[in-house]
Amino acid sequence: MTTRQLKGLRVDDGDVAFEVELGYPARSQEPALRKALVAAARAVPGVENVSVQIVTRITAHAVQRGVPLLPRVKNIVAVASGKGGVGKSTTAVNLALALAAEGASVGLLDADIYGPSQPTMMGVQGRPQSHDGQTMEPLENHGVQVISIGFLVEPDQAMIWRGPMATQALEQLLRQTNWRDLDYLIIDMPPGTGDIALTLSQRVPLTGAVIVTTPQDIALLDARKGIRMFEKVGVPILGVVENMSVHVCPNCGHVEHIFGEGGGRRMAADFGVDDLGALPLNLSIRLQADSGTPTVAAEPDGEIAARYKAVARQVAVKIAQRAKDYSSKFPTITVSKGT
Ligand SMILES: Nc1ncnc2c1ncn2[C@@H]1O[C@H](COP(=O)(O)OP(=O)(O)OP(=O)(O)O)[C@@H](O)[C@H]1O
Repeated sequence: MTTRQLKGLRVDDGDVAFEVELGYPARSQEPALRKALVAAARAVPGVENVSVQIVTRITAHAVQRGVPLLPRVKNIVAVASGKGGVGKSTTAVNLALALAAEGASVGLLDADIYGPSQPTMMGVQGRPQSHDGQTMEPLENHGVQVISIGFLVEPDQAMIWRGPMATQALEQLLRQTNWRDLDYLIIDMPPGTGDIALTLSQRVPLTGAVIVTTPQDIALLDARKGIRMFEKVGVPILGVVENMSVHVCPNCGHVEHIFGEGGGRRMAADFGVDDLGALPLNLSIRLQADSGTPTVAAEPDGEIAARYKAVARQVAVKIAQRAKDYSSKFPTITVSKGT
């Protein structure tokens, strides 16, 4: 038997088998990746049969200093916008579904107390169960675990909460939910950069934030405030999603930039953060979200789902590139002045 080592490839009598480990979910890319690897291995002289195994291993990554981690959640991503109504919740739910479709274990926390829309968008209603009277079980649909302030209180009741009360309720929602081993927890943040959003961004152990904006000047202005808020509290910006970037007339195909053109991309460049992509203003995005089956679930092989999946993969890759969480391995060292 002839055995050779070829940069990690073990060749036995012309057969080669190797394993590739990815730090992010990429189910939709696996056939293409496998094909490319098989072709590359076959190009090596003496190689005949190639088998490739792709393994996904998602790890926990660093968060702000001094914020306690959630034991069964590896990475928490805030989806935020400066301005209301730009499509933050729609982007958050489709991003969660896209990460799940790519093979990750995903949860969604609806922290938008002014308009909890995830019960509608995720198509789930009802009160979460509690087995011990202290913690609660997330509801689940489309393969994603979900908790919303909307499951627990009437929306008009939550709206009148003052800042500290709202942040306390949201923190409880986050920490007292029995998340079942999540690779990613997506948080649909309260809109704006006021007290509640700021306090949450300080108290939630965030791996990073995704900023959603439309290309409209006023939305961009507020999105800039959002980026600065996260930067101030030490949360990395994973990138910017430009929503409602273009409208294509379904009848005549005419393309119209209703809210302006390319503003999200320019803002990303100004701040030196990633442009994660753009989503069109499209009636089916609204109708599908309103009916409880967001586009990624309703038309998983469609062009819009592909865009959301591309955003999701970029977010996951950015996270995978970040420093790992070593907080459990190293003690905290406090240096104090001698007396
Ligand atoms: N790309 C899109 N194309 C068409 N409609 C969209 C798109 N994105 C969002 N919408 C619709 O726009 C409305 C506002 O979206 P969404 O609730 O996601 O915004 P938001 O920023 O979370 O708002 P709020 O700040 O009020 O919570 C919804 O009716 C949603 O269905």
